[in-house]
Amino acid sequence: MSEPRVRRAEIAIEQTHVDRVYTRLAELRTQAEAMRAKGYELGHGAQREAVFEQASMLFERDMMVYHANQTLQTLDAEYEGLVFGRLDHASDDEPIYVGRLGIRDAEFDNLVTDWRAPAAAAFYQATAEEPMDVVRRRVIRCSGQTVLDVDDDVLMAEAVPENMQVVGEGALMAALGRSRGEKMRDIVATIQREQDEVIRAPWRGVTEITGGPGTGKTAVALHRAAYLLYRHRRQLGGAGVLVVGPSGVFTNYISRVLPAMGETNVELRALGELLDGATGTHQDPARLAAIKGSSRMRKLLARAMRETPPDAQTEMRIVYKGEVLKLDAKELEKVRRKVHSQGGPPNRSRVRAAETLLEALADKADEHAKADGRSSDRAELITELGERIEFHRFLVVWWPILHPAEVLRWLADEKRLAKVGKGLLNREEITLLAGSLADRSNGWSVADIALLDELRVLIGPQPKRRRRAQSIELDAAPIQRGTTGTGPQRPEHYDEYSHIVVDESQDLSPMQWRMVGRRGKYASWTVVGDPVQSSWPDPPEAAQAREQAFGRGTAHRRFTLRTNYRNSAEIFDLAAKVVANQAEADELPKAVRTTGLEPEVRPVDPAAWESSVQAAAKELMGAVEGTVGVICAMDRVPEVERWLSGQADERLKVVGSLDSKGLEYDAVVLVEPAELITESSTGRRVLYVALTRATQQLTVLASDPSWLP
Ligand SMILES: Nc1ncnc2c1ncn2[C@@H]1O[C@H](COP(=O)(O)OP(=O)(O)OP(=O)(O)O)[C@@H](O)[C@H]1O
Repeated sequence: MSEPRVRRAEIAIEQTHVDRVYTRLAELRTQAEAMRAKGYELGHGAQREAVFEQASMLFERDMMVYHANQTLQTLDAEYEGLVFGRLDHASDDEPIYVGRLGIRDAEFDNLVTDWRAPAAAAFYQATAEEPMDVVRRRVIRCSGQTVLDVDDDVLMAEAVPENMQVVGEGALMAALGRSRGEKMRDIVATIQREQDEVIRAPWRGVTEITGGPGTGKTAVALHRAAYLLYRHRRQLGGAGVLVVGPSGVFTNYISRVLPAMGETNVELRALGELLDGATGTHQDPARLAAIKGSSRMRKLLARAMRETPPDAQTEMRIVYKGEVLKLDAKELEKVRRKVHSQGGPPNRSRVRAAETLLEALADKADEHAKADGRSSDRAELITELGERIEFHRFLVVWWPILHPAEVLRWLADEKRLAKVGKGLLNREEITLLAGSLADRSNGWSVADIALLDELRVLIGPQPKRRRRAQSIELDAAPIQRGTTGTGPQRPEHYDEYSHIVVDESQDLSPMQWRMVGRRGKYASWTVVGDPVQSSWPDPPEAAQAREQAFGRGTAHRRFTLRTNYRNSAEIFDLAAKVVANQAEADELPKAVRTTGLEPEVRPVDPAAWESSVQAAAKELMGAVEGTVGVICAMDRVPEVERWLSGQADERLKVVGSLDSKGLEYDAVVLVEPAELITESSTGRRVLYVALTRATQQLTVLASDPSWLP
């Protein structure tokens, strides 16, 4: 038979199986609905014992179908189908079909094996050197319920039976060459062996995934989350899994991957969305972000919350038995220090503050009495003054219940900041930080969120009845929770996740590590990062905070991925040049796919930016089927958006350099690379990130050629 005919015949064979799977799925659905209806009926019936037995069966069946339904709902034409693989073994005539979930027929025989089950492992791990009894591995590509194509690897050439057909040459390359949509796709059908090893690594301790751009770190981390939940649901499912990404754009980009594998209750949160009640909406300029992220802020904030609130009176006067008792600013300060020195967060210390204040007033009365040769009754004074309304009026302002946002805003006062920042920040840093906190026009920045979270813990919980008020106080915007679906509702400030995935971890500041660490006191970790893409200026400081976040004595295992699956070799060559002096040779991955299309570097006349960007975007929109990203320095985003407003299209996105982390596009227009270098203290690395976002085509527009090494 000719190759196309063989292919058609093989596709038809697989279609038969896929049809069986969907028929069975429909059956399961119908049965479930019928059982559910019957369940209600039985539930109201009289035969209690029988009902109980039936009910537990119903529950199991319902759960199974519930999951199947959910998975089906999330599979749309953009995704590969439910069944995506087949293994033919040397020692067994029955093939195994691998898919997104396990399905059995009425006789309880396997129709599809879940990709995470041990029986499916060979699909990812078998090689020609170590075939694991697999003669032929087949990737089946479906759209919905229709088989589009098959693609085979022969792993035991000597064992291929006469009637076995082999077609295709490379499901991976086909997958990599396909155009990209708005959201990341799962890679279940083509996970590579080095990736599979990471996905299936033990769940305990810290699993670190490093590797250059496009090596699949994010994809692998998400598949690992799905795998761990499947294999260790008892240990990990209840307390939950949290995935932390650099930005909302990023968590949105990856939001479809887990649901496509049937996992709908993993919580996805951007660094700016980790704290309930406040959202970080923008990035600070690099210099400011470096100050806010530094671990020096920890001490500074601890000092800040111990200060006298700005609107508290500087003196206390109260009349007792015809005599004025007075505490001046210094004396009040002494009382405050005394309360703080006994430890405990301020929001839990108000009663103690009242007592200490009353003691100080009693001391005053003693002094007066002594001078007049009288005796005074301390207990009586304390009881009486403690009940006075004016005393309480003073107390609530002098020792208010603190809110994180309020304490942080106190530091907009440069004088106050200089006082608490003494020995921690220099003059210039103080001016910069105070200026940023004074400017309320922009809302919170991403770096502010870690400061608010730190303060939240330092000042202690709000008394219960004021909880609601706190959420409103932190931020008027609604809480955005990034679950991948209809997961369980967790309480506010939940901190008991059993597993935390941190993506783009190279950029977390020490303060952000503290914030993330707080949420996983008992967690195991998957930490993804590439030191070469780091935009954090003080790596050792961040490394220390990171180790503290993981907790002591945690086992570490580290994997490095070395193949770049995203960029064409032509594009990656250019990117690698930009960081050649800053990366060890083995830190740069190898790009496996060539397209024959060299990236284009186009000089631009500074007077003609607008038309140049418009033209380049238009060309690339015509050249690729999928998405086109226009990447520029953070400051330039509004301007570039304006230039492209006439070309509005779902496929065309303008994105700032720092926000482009983790994203990818079919084609990229990079605007003025020299600006990406100067906008941050680790500029070349930021440029490297931007240059490695495109899968097929890249056009660099530059009026300043200094970026090219
Ligand atoms: N085994 C695979 N099969 C198909 N596609 C893959 C495979 N591995 C990775 N990819 C694709 O390569 C691209 C890059 O993957 P991913 O974004 O996970 O890389 P990354 O290492 O996190 O990159 P970066 O550090 O640049 O953010 C994605 O489109 C992903 O789907």
